[in-house]
Amino acid sequence: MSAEYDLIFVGGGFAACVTASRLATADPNLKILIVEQGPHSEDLPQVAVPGIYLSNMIPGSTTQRFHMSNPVEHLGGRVAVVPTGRALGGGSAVNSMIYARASASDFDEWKNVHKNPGWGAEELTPLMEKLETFQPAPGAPTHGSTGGMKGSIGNTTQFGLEALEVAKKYDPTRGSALDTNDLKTIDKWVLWPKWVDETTGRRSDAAYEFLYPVLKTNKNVAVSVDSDVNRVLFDGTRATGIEYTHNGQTLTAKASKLVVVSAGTLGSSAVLERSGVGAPEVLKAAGVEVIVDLPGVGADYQDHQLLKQAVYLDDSAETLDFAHGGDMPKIGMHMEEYKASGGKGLLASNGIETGIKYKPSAQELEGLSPEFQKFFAEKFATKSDKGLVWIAGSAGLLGPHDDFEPGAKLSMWCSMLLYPESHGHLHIRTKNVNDPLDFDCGFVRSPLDLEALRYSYKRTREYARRHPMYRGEVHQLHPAFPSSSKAAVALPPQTPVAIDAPDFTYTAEDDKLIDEFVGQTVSTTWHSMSTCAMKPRAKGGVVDSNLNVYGTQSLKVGDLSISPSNVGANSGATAGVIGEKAAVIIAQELGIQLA
Ligand SMILES: Cc1cc2nc3c(=O)[nH]c(=O)nc-3n(C[C@H](O)[C@H](O)[C@H](O)COP(=O)(O)OP(=O)(O)OC[C@H]3O[C@@H](n4cnc5c(N)ncnc54)[C@H](O)[C@@H]3O)c2cc1C
Repeated sequence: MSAEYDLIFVGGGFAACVTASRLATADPNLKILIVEQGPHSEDLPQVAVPGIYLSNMIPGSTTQRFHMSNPVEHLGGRVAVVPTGRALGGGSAVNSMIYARASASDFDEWKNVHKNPGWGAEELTPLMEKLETFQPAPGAPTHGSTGGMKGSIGNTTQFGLEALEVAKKYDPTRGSALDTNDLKTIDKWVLWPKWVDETTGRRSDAAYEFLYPVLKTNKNVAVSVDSDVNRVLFDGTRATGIEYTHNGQTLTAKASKLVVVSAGTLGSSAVLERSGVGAPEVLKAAGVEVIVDLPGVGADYQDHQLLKQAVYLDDSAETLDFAHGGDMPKIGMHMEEYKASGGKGLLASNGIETGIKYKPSAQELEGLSPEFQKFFAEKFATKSDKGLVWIAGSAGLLGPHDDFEPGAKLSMWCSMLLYPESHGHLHIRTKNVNDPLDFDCGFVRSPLDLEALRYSYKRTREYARRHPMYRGEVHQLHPAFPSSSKAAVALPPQTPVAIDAPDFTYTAEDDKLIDEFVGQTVSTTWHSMSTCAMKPRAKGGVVDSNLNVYGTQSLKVGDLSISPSNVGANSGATAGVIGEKAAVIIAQELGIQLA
């Protein structure tokens, strides 16, 4: 016999934890089931302790799922690996904790261009405030003072502080700001905030802050972890429940009011397709009966695309390399300090310290191609809150350390495209939940994206080598410039370059080598979105502005997959506000008053 609930959430990620907790708090009698593929997360050290977050990503990790793209021809046949959160809290429990908000114009596009009343910046700002407590300035304009998600700027290393000083000196026109999460400020360097509670040093994630407090007091909210949702069940086109697998058993659960698919961008469209909602040719090829012909499902896939470069730092630098490289004795030592100090020290940080949403000036654009300049003029020039790339410097290299001497001190500098032109798609190949997907990641398919990353590589390099702790470039994380090039990689030992030293100059051959480097290394920033886009059905939409899946009843999607267009920021905060908005919509439909 099926268990019966009012609401079922397919996936217990960032957005779902917020939505379910808001609804359960408003009406404790609601019977809610959350079915999550991964494990509980509350007591996992790799979730709670910020500095060891990369251990969620090591091979064999049970808290992330690793999605493989199709081989990408224009990346030399490379397969891109895109990890997603796989634990209660989803990405919020395992991500890099960078707290970044989209720009007002991003949401205004959702409202005006994609025809979604109620989804503009003006309407969403109160919900963004509700979501968070901005610990540096609680209640400052656009910021919250009582929300679950704690944003802080704490435990910054000397590397981070000095990176900010270098940026201000080298780039005085841009200068710095205290806060670029106010929905409008870009092109200013900041100490980048983190989703870390500065009072405890613990990661602030949506399961810990929103769902677990509810689970401890409300027996009407149930969670089934380690459970794969195979499909949504229908009576005609009305969703009535789900079929899922737990401990090898196939189970069903009924939802009398609503099924909310909240399995994240790489999960939700696949759940819909396995349930018979999608493009008929995709469903038929996978052996799934068509219930609703909805070709927009999985038709668009967007991410931000990331280019990393790295430098060596002085031995005295404090970095998270010991944690990223898995140096267990040092992790143990720092863990003692973290615990004894009540959550302070290096392990209370993600090490991602100083950054900027960067927008090239008119002068900087001069060296770029006419095609790029035209694209820039159309997409960016008139939008004062849209940057081209996010640049950030980290105290520590995020990635394997096998190539480095034990104890090496490193810094990773990254460039993340904020609004890439390159998109892909995501479809099922079979009915089975764990089978690989037909996943076209799209990375740098557009020459405009390649040019933007090439440009950003050059800019970023200039900041990195002026840092007082700089001691040379990591050759594996730079293009293979010949030693005769003026832009040749500066192998260690080096000393920092003077602030007013001339910038590198690059030949056409050097540019080609940068493009090759981009092709060999460009990667996900884990910001997948748009596979169930909220836009008109005729334009490839999957859900309407009340998150209803077109052609169905009692079925919504409530996660980042609904983003109809990209947002200029790391995506977690946007997933959180989607969770808040979903709660408002569902509460209204159920006649519940939200707190
Ligand atoms: C490694 C990593 C680093 C990141 N770093 C940052 C960062 O620093 N800052 C930032 O803002 N954003 C970051 N992000 C992105 C951010 O975490 C995501 O955008 C956000 O979590 C998306 O929220 P969501 O609710 O849409 O989906 P998710 O949080 O991904 O939740 C979806 C949940 O559904 C579950 N699920 C999927 N399929 C099924 C199924 N069939 N049955 C049952 N359950 C299922 C998954 O296990 C998952 O828990 C990062 C993400 C990752 C993976």
